[in-house]
Amino acid sequence: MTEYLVETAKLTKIYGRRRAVDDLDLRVRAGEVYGFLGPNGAGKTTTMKMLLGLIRPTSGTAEVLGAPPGDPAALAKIGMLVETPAFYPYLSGRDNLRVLARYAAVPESRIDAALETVDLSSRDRDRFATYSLGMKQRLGVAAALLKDPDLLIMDEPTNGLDPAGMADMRRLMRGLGDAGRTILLSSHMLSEVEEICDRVGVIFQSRLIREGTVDQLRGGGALQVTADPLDAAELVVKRLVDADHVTVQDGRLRLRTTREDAARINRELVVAGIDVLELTWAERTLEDVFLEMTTERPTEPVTVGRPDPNERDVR
Ligand SMILES: Nc1ncnc2c1ncn2[C@@H]1O[C@H](COP(=O)(O)OP(=O)(O)OP(=O)(O)O)[C@@H](O)[C@H]1O
Repeated sequence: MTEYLVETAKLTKIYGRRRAVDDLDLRVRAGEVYGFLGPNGAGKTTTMKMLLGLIRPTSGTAEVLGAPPGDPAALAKIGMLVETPAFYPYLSGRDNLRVLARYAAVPESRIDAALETVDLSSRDRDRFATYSLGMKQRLGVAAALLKDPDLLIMDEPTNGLDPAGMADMRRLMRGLGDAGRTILLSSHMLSEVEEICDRVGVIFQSRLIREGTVDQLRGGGALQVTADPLDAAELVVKRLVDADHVTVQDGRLRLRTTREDAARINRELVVAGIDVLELTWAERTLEDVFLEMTTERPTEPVTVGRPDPNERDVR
């Protein structure tokens, strides 16, 4: 059996003249939390719907749990949260799960564990209508967990939640990952995938443009050098490291190199008669990487909204 729970090859969906998803090769390994990262409209929801058999691809193939999308036996082992989950407003959270358990033919004994996992045990007898958005979303996760699924597919699970609700949901997702669940989740927030995910696939304008672990995508850090005169310093460092890896930002040089290079670079600058005023090491964030990836492309710019200074949002 393949090591991948999800595997697509050249998966494509075309609506009219619009390529919503283009030639997508995506692989999700057993036991990982895979973040499908991209701005709104990049094609995340369309991909997830194809994986669940809700819409048909225009071309290309997909296998989910070793079966074609929509295969009933495979669907029985997939927990999903795609679009707002529908619950009966006048039933309690627990009774809603009872209805679903009966419908999915799973034992009611799973309900307690699911409520516990999403931290709703103390509010289980309250009516769904009285739940906060975060609680409603967590009940959606509990519903997805009822089947004790091999794979969870979650489309923007934190979408629309307030900061506290987002933090709860992220903790929940990471906790499920730590407990060994395989999760494919989509997000437009860099900080979110950085916090939750083991591996990330970046989708931009319908195509997967990069895939790797968060560390691989970050590709190490950057050495920041404040020197005088700066232009002479730039010439010196461009002889020492790949010139493409040297940029000038905010009046200082930013070098994509290794931390160990710092001493050598400092020495060479001093020997060249340049004053080195400051030399610091900065970890690259996924935001840096995402901006590099997307601005390399001659396409419309991605706006980086920041509703919260701690939140990096690529909508
Ligand atoms: N049923 C449809 N008919 C026509 N175009 C569609 C349809 N569904 C999606 N699209 C288009 O396909 C593209 C990808 O949409 P999709 O919803 O998959 O993006 P997304 O990355 O999930 O973004 P969002 O976070 O906004 O949902 C968009 O341009 C969208 O307008």
